[in-house]
Amino acid sequence: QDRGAASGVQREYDSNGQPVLKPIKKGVKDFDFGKTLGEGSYSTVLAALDRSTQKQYAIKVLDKRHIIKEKKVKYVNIEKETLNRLTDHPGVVRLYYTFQDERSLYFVLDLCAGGELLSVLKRMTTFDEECTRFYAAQILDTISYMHSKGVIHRDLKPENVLMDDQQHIKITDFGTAKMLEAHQDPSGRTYFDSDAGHLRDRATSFVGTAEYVSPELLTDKNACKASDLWAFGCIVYQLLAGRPPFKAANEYLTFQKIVALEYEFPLGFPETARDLVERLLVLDPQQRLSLENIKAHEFFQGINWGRGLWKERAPRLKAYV
Ligand SMILES: C[C@@H](Nc1nc2c(c3cc(-c4cn[nH]c4)ccc13)C(=O)N=C/C2=C\CC1CC1)C(C)(C)C
Repeated sequence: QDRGAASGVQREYDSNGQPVLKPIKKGVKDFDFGKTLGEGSYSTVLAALDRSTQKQYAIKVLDKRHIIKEKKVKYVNIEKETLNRLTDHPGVVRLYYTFQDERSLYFVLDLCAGGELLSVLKRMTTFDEECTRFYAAQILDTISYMHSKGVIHRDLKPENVLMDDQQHIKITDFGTAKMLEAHQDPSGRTYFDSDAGHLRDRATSFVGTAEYVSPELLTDKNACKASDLWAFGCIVYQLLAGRPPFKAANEYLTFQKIVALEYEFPLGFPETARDLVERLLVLDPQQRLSLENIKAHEFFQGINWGRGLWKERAPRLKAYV
């Protein structure tokens, strides 16, 4: 079935054998809805079965009235556009169809039966080095793909990293992503405006989730690709330590810790991981390790980057004791 646009098209043949693309228009009636998987701020994600193909999906349902009332239409469009731009990587949740009825919008997406990485981490309390290396590598490989498509996630955190039934990860929740405008130079090379630099986000009201927000987002309200790498550093720390590096009684105190770079490593935190985190949790985004430097860091020794990483069996989940 030709994937085509997210709404989905399928190839058929007319009477004299000419291929004809017939748009599939799925609707609510094509699915059996199951349990609620997660609640977003403006949406509910439900498990669903496509009756005709017997395939399992996750369907994100958004209440139109609520979205309009809360002025979130922009975020819904950003999420749809971003998901339509990030279609060919195993680490990104796939959007198959969208449709609506009088009350709701529906996004038909990959079902990630392993749930949120945060829930898995809470059950384990910590991940050992091998698990941390594997999951951090998959997350980084996916960040690398997103950035290559000019997308900055801006709200990376363990809740937005899902596990599929192979215990591989899929990143989700792109409602707050930033899409850089792509330009082609005469040689045809694609580059994005404000690639490494900053981009002024009109809706500067948006800030990510306190524990993972980068200092530049707090001080001069700018997010850049390096902001995702700051969040990545927080996630690596949290997988091994069982808690995020910056956590205080409330958001304001957490922000204070971030801009003061006030955090410490628990006893026994592995050395190479510590070195990596210290080079990521750097206040100046320009001084932070670049994506390529992270991939070359000793902590990721033995990781083969690229599609091979996604064919490997996930290590059995073990706690770091
Ligand atoms: C982070 C997100 N939680 C979740 N979002 C998605 C799930 C998902 C699945 C479980 C789960 C599965 N089995 N047990 C739990 C638990 C939470 C989930 C899924 O399967 N497929 C697509 C999803 C999201 C895609 C959409 C953003 C584009 C929030 C809390 C925002 C609803």
